[in-house]
Amino acid sequence: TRSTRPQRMLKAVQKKATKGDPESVISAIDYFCKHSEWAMNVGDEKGSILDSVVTEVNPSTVLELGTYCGYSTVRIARLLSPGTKFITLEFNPANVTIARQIIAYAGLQDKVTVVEGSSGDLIPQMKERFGITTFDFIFLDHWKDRYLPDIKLFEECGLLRKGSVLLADNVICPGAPEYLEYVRNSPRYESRYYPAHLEYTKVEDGLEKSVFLE
Ligand SMILES: Oc1cc(-c2ccc(F)cc2)cc2cccnc12
Ligand SMILES: [Mg+2]
Repeated sequence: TRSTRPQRMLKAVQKKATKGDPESVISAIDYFCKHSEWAMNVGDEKGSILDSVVTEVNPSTVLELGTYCGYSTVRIARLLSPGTKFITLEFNPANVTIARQIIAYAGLQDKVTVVEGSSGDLIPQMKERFGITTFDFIFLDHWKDRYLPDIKLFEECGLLRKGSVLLADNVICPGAPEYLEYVRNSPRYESRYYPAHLEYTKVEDGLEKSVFLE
C-alpha cells in the first residue's frame, strides 16, 4: 500500500541527513517540504523565531503540544541545556512512530520524551506521571481548537508559574481567534505577536508569545 507523507519525510531524512547531526535533519526536512511535498512543520522562518525564544527563556522544563514528525521537537531539543526535562505530546500513533525515529536520527532521543495521547487527557497527568511542578516553556502546535481549553487546563492544574512562556504556532493560519482574544485581553498574560508566514509559503501567519504574570 502507498506510503504516508511522514514515512516519505523519514526516508528523506535517512537519505539526506547525517546521523547525530540535528542541523542536517532540520535542513533535510525543510528541503523535502520545499522541493517534494509540503508538510505542516513549523518550518525555517517561524522555526528561527522559535529558536530565539527558546534560547532567551533557557527553560528547565519544556512541553510541546503536537509532535507531528518531530521537526520542532528537534529544533527545541538541540538548544536545551543538559538535564532539561522536555516532554512532547502527540495523539496520532503513526506520527509518534515517525517522530521517535527522526528524533533518534538526530541523536536527541535522550533529551525528550514523546508521549502518545491527547493533550486534554495528558496535561492533568503531568505532575504525577513526569514529576513536573511547572513548565518554563510551552510550544502549542496541535489542533487550533485545543489551544484555549488547554491553556485553561494549564492554569487549573497549576502548571504555570510567574514568567512561564507560551508560544503558539498558526495563530493566523489556520488561526486560533478565541485563544488570541483570551491571551491578549487577560490581565494574567503579557502577549506579543511575531509576524511571519505559513511554513514554506507566502501566506501570512505568525507566532503569539504569552508570558504568565500571576
Ligand atoms: O503549522 C500548521 C499548519 C496547518 C495548515 C494546514 C493546511 C493549510 F492549508 C494551512 C495550514 C495545520 C497545522 C495543524 C497542526 C499544527 N500545525 C499546523
Ligand atoms: Mg503549526
